[in-house]
Amino acid sequence: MTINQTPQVVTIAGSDSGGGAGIQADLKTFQARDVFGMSIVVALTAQNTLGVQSSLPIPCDFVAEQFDSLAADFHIRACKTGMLADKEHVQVVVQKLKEVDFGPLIVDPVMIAKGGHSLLKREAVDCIKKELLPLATVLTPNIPEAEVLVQQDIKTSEDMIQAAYDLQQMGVKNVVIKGGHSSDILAKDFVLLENGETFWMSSKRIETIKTHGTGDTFSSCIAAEIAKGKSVKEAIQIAKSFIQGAIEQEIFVGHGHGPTNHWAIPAQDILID
Ligand SMILES: Nc1ncnc2c1ncn2[C@@H]1O[C@H](COP(=O)(O)OP(=O)(O)OP(=O)(O)O)[C@@H](O)[C@H]1O
Ligand SMILES: Cc1ncc(COP(=O)(O)O)c(N)n1
Repeated sequence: MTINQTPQVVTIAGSDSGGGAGIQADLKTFQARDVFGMSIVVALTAQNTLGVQSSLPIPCDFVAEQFDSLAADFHIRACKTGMLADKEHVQVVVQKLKEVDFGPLIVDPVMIAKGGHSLLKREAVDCIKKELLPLATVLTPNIPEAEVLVQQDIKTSEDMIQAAYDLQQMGVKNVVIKGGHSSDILAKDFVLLENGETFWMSSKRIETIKTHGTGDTFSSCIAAEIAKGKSVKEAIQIAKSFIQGAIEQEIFVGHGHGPTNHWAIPAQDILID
């Protein structure tokens, strides 16, 4: 019996021992957005706000077992991927996503942590492009990730727009190019929807170094909202408001790139036009 079940969402990603990014940021976001969150752990990291000290991929068979456990019991309405470590892990995730029905997939193509540590081996990029992107309902690269995927420099707003079209050509339905890494005075993200509609989401760029896990938080909020029945467009707009509030209402944790505040905005308080 699946009717009237509480919205359930799963993140397929890496664990951040420091609690600000990865699986931990995703689960906190799911909680804040009133959905039941689950996790398929692809890799562990020993990490804090100062950086990633080391990482350890989970054996691929065990990643597959986690998919099987969840598929056997839960009615998952949306899922997201984050850190996928290497080609073998991308392949097992692709294979299992094709076997199970976890609803719309949000792909956050995590490659390098803010501190510079690689979270995806370079040889996995081709596999992500050819095998994972065609399964994605929404793709949310930041500018450096979009540059790697489209193999072009992204310096201007026009470059962001072009990259979104190039990524849609790779089989993704909806694309958000996040502008957190740009030098624009606004935090400006470009959105290209499946139906061809485009728009910019702009917000004040907050002067802070506490942006650890912003991308994870943004993409997991999109997954949560889609699981609750929001359209892709609404889900993306809510995620933008959510991450803005989470950065703005700062918390004081750690000595480096601190995490965002996942409980900044109560679930019912986000209104979009
Ligand atoms: N300083 C800031 N002020 C306001 N919004 C920001 C700021 N930095 C990032 N954002 C917003 O946060 C969201 C995530 O963007 P960002 O480019 O930081 O993702 P990311 O690099 O993938 O994050 P991470 O790798 O830390 O998970 C976007 O909506 C972006 O506009
Ligand atoms: C397990 C994991 N997943 C994702 C990120 C990206 O977050 P950031 O770019 O803020 O370091 C991370 N640092 N760790």
